[in-house]
Amino acid sequence: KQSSESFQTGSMLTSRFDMLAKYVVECLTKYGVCVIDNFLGDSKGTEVLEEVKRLQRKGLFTEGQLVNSTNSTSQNIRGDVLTWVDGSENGCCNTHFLISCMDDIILRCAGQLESYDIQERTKAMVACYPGNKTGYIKHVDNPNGDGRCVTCIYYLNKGWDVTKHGGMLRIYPEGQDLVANIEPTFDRVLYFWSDRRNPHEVRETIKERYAITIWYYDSKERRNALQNSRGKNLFFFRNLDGNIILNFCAKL
Ligand SMILES: COc1ccc2cc(-c3cnc(C(=O)NCC(=O)O)c(O)c3)ccc2c1
Ligand SMILES: [Mn+2]
Repeated sequence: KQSSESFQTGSMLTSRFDMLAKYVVECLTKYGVCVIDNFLGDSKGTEVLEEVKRLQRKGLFTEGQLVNSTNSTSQNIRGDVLTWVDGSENGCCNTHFLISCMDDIILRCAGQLESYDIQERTKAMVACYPGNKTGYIKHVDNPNGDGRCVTCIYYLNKGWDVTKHGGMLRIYPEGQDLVANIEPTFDRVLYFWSDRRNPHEVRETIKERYAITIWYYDSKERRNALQNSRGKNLFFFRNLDGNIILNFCAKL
């Protein structure tokens, strides 16, 4: 975990995002997972949280529900409600600022995250697990090469106590007998490889649990996925300098 002060290296002040990007490259390469705390600082982080709560009050969150239709019991696979923003919507300027910080760090990792060439991303998914004891069963974000290579989640939950509220994110890195328990605490950013290397679950939660997720695309894998997609549903995403491009959505 890296806190937020910038480093004095030699005579030159290393920009904070350069330092954070270096840390992301190091952790993702070594562990496939990376956690950064105090990402925006309390006041900015609180402004993002207030924006998210306003979106929710405006009723913009839709059911993220994936119900297990294979058997009769409507066992909930995923209990979150969500909305997609690109930050240009009015009243989302702090979310836009968060997204641009996440993009800035990924851009500074260019060419150092395995052989990925990251040019584009999804819009930001603003999700809330409503605290009705639902979570998200163990899953892989991108099991079938839909192009997504890095999952980036920003947590907004002040005073979160997993022993009382649940909602732990548990990652089971493939081929290792360790489990990464990530508490969804306020102003924390989590990066992890989106593919089968990182099966993960959201443990059931009994308190409202907010997170903003962006998935970054590897251009080659995404191009292949687009070529393989015949008439599948698309949804919008932006490339890193903000142009809206139609994009292939993984069949879920
Ligand atoms: C086609 O439309 C959609 C729309 C939204 C979708 C959202 C997810 C998703 C995936 N992972 C997580 C997760 O792992 N969260 C970890 C955490 O919150 O700590 C999560 O909350 C949500 C998957 C597929 C979707 C498809
Ligand atoms: Mn996931």
